[in-house]
Amino acid sequence: MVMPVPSRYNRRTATTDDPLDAVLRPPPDETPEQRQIRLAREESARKVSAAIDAEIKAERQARKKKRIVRLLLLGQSESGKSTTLRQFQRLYTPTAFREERILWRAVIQLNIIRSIHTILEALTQSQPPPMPQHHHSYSQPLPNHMRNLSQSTSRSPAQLYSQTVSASYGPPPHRARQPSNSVPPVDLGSHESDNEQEPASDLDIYSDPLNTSNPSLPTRISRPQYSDASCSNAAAGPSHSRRPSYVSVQLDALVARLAPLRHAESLLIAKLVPPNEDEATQLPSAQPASNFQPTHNHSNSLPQYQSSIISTHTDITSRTYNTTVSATTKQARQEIFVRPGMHWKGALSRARVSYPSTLSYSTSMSNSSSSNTVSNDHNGSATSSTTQEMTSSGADGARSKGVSSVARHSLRPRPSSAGNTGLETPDEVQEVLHACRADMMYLWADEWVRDILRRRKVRVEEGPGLDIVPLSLFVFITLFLCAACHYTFPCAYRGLSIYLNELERVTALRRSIFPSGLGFVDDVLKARLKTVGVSEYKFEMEIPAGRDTGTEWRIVDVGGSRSQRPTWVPFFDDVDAIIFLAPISGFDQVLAEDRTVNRLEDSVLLWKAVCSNKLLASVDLVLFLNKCDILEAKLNSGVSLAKYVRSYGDRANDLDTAGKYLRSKFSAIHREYSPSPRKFYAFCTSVTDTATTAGIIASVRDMVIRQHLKQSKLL
Ligand SMILES: Nc1nc2c(ncn2[C@@H]2O[C@H](COP(=O)(O)OP(=O)(O)OP(=O)(O)O)[C@@H](O)[C@H]2O)c(=O)[nH]1
Ligand SMILES: [Mg+2]
Repeated sequence: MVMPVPSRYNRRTATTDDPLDAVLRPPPDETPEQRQIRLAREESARKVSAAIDAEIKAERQARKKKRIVRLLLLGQSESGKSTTLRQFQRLYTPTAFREERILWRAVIQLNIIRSIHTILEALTQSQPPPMPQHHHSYSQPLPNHMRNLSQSTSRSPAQLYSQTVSASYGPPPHRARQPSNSVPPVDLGSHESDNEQEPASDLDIYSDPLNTSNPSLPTRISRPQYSDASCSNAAAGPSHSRRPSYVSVQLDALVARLAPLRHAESLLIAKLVPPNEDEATQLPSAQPASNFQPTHNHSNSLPQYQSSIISTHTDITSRTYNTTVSATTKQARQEIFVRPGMHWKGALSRARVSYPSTLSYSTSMSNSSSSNTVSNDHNGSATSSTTQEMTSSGADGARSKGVSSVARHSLRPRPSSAGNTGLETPDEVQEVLHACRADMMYLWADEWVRDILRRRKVRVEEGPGLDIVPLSLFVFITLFLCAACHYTFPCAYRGLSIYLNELERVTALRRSIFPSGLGFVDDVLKARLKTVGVSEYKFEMEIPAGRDTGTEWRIVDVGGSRSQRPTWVPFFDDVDAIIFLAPISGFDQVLAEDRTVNRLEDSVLLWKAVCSNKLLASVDLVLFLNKCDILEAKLNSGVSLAKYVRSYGDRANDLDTAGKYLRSKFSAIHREYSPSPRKFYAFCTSVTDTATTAGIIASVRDMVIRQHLKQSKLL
């Protein structure tokens, strides 16, 4: 007879209610054979556990030796996280940045095509847009802001942009109370402010000031009457009053002529999106509006979605790095998005051209900007050990793998890329863009089109990745019209030749579309590719940077839309600093994924969640109050911040005052919500601006590395 083997578990039965014990406890009637098997299993589990411990320890030691600095980019969608990452790449790994140019060209082409489609969709929607309070004359061949430009030769790009935005927003609005479908206002709370003048309680909510409710809505988009004769004058001077616009007359023909853009779009999607990528049809849709209503109280209770950021727990070992580039095709206005990883890299490598090493080398001899790259590649020198590692394993595995990946990359010759050599050939998409350029130009310049966009509240200027289009395009358009129609804008664009050059490059048929230089950098920074998933970018600085030498940087870029936010939590572990981006220009905008939520309000709530998160209690926070250039343009064009942020009161409606005010608010939230005191830095940024961002990023880098060294007790 087999006697049950007593075990410690049996002994503990009576004394403990520990649920873990209950799970681990052997059955009371365990046989010696079963016991043996169990013990063997436990032994093997112990070994695995010890191996994991050893691996973690080894990694910690390696990390100490290697000095790995981790930076996490957080913020809502379109806040500028990926753009900030690109700025880091541009500044510290220029070779890798240059290598990706050919891929970015496709993204930029896609951005342009989608902006045109956005406009066409607005024009051809079945529902009529509300009539504006101010009817613009359809006879104007050029938008007002373009005519205004002709009066000045010395305006900054920001001013010009302001005019573009201004044209989009119309005149400083006549205020009306808010309808249910308008932009919700922002509640910045009554946090103790830096500013002593700040009222303690400021919870008032304003209605949507942009809504100009007009009782007499038309049932159709009314196209003006026209005759063929009048069309030919569409691009003539402003003296022709009440004449139909070129596009309103030609819309059907124009749409037909622009049809090849659809084909070009599908070519680009095929290039960027891997085959069998079904995610295209699975992009998390916007949550129903009822899921989240912004709260306006000031308790510590956070809205539901926000709480999920803090409470969602994912085992650190189960972090996943997504590995595909995806496109949305179901909804015309959905965004193309990127899942960083193999396919993104794959698309890059598909775009690469193989050249014999001698050719690469000779190219390097004649091109000083790429000589370092090529010689580094061929020598396998570690000085350029830059790579974008988007791993597809668990986090710890990814970390340990990452170190070796970097080492591997530093030894492996990097293939010459077309983007680097300037030898890329014109592509089919470029030919389509080139063929359609005049029609695209007419479309964008047309006042009737502007009017409909305004009425439909389609703000193309603010659309993702689109601000490269309007400015460049309208400059080009104007010059085109100057030449074609003898409509003179004498010197208005002298100072903007860079934009003209960019547009020529973007739509021209040339062998090298992105020559090295400022234009390429600006284009890439302004391109828009939504992030879905999480990517970790690992690099060592190509450019020696004092204390940084030998430090491996890991910057984690996350998708910022609400459905993506639960994926952030696993990355809160082991991070040196967080850059939180709050796009403060969004005070009069709503989230794409939930049109009941004001973007600024969402940023404030997210910021509270990040500040109060216990996992991040000891992590230094860097706040980028971003998109200040757009904020400035909006304020200058007459959009009132106080109309959306009641607590702003009667302060001056300018960038300086608004920036200081918002900064003090965010800073007060940080103080109030942080579990314990910590370092906090705030900057007003426009991360697409290379000049100002370079200085800010250098400060952040110094600050992060100093803090890292302090924590590692090396300073
Ligand atoms: N004018 C201007 N545009 C900006 C600024 N920062 C970012 N953008 C643009 O805004 C768009 C969105 O920026 P991204 O960096 O893709 O935003 P993101 O936070 O990564 O967004 P997700 O990937 O959706 O989370 C891009 O087209 C950028 O060029 C800024 O400071 N000024
Ligand atoms: Mg992104």
